[in-house]
This record gives sequence, structure tokens and C-alpha cells, in this order.
Amino acid sequence: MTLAISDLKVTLGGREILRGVDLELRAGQVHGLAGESGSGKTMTGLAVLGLLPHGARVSGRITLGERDLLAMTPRQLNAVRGGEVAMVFQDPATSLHPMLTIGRQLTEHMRHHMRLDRRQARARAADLLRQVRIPGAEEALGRYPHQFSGGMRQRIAIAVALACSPKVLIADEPTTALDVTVQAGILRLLRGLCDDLDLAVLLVTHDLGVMSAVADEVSVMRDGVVVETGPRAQVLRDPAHPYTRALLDSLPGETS
Ligand SMILES: Nc1ncnc2c1ncn2[C@@H]1O[C@H](COP(=O)(O)OP(=O)(O)OP(=O)(O)O)[C@@H](O)[C@H]1O
Repeated sequence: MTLAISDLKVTLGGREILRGVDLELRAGQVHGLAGESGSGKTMTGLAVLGLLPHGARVSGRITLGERDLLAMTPRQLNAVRGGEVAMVFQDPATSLHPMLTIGRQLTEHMRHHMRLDRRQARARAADLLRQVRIPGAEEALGRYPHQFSGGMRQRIAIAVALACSPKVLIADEPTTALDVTVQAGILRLLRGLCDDLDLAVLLVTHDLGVMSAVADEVSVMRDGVVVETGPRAQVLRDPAHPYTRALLDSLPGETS
């Protein structure tokens, strides 16, 4: 197991938002995290990255290998974040700086975390863009985010997340802001990267259709706890929890 969350509790403004979350991520597997709006999916991802809102009180364990992320100093956690654990957000504008070239955004990260020189970093940046299927990778390094489509920008944001060879990738609604025609391509890309790089992926989405397309394991959250977890086919075809059943019933079409 790559990352294990156990009994994670988060209190914010006197309210317990996460009430004992248990979740396990494995290398080479996509773990889908579903649940209605406000159930705590995003907060779970942010807790792993140590990016909870100011004033949050946290307890439980989040172990990466042998290390407990919740016991780390801010400095140690900073090294893990963007290094071993990376994140892709719904809106690529969140992770891409509009005023910096793609090349700069990819290489700054690597030079800092991986101590590569300019030439090595640039070569790796072009490789990363090829890996996420950006056409004309070399030229793309000199362009700015607005010169790419939404789907391409999300691919670039994924490349930035992969820059320092993470073990864990947290993707929070990575296709929600995109046109339906490009969503499937991004999901296929994430699936392929998970397989090729042996990544442990947490795919946060309210969309069970997205889940059924790529996830190996599925967990369903409600009101700050995971109510059901298991292999995708089992959870989506034969849910054990009434809440999962209700979520599936509320879908317009076929889900698995
Ligand atoms: N900055 C904040 N301060 C206080 N409460 C917050 C804050 N951000 C989120 N919350 C609360 O935390 C709970 C969990 O939110 P979270 O964003 O994790 O849910 P979610 O399942 O990801 O929902 P969505 O699908 O809408 O993103 C919600 O009740 C929300 O109102």
C-alpha cells in the first residue's frame, strides 16, 4: 500500500467536517472517491497535501510508506508535497500561472525539487509534455497557458504535477470543467499514466460515470465518512450501502 488514511478527523470552525475517514491507495491503481457535494471529498485530498484551510484541527493518520504525514513539520511536508504527492485541480488555472511560459512552470519545479540544471530540466520538461500528449512539445515550452485549449491546459497541469515523479497523484474533479468531448481523453491519459508510472491515483469526482470509466477501487463518502469501499464493479453494480444505491439510482443512464 502506498498511502493509507485512517480515522482522519477534521474540525473546522467548530464543525466536524471529516468524522473518521479510512482510505487506502495502491501503486498502479486508480481509487475513485465519490459522494455528494459537501461530503468531504475535497477536504480529504487537501488533508493529504497538508493544505487544509487555516484553523483546521486534524487527527488520525495519513501514512506514506512508513511516514505519517500528519506528524511532519511544515518543512518536511513541503518537501513531500509537489515531490512524492502531487495534485491536479478541477480548473487548470488554479495550478498554472497565466504569466509564465509552460517551460518555466515545468522547470522551476524540477530545478527546485530535483536539483536539475537548466538543460536537464528543459529536456525533462519536453519529455513530460510528450508524455501527456501535447503536440509540438519543444515549441509548447515557450508558450503561455492561454495559448492552449482547456483540455490541453489540463494536460499541461498534469505534466506539472508529474514533474517531480510523484508516487501519489490526487486529481480533484479533473474533468468537471472540461467539454464532454475532451473529458474521456483526460481520463484515458490519467489511466495510462497510472499504469505506466505505477502511480497511486485518488480520483475525486461526484460523477459516477467518470468513476466507472477508470477506477479500480471506489469509495463513497457521505457526511464526512466513507460509507462503502470496494472494487469498482462490485460497488457500482452491487452496492452494499443504501446511500450508494441512491446515488446510482439518481443517475440518468447506465453506469457500469
Ligand atoms: N474553508 C472552509 N471553511 C469552513 N468549512 C468549509 C470550508 N471549505 C469547505 N467547508 C465545508 O466542509 C465540508 C466538506 O467540503 P468538501 O469541499 O470537502 O466537500 P466535497 O465533497 O468535496 O464537495 P464538492 O463536491 O462540492 O466539492 C462542507 O460541509 C463544506 O461546507
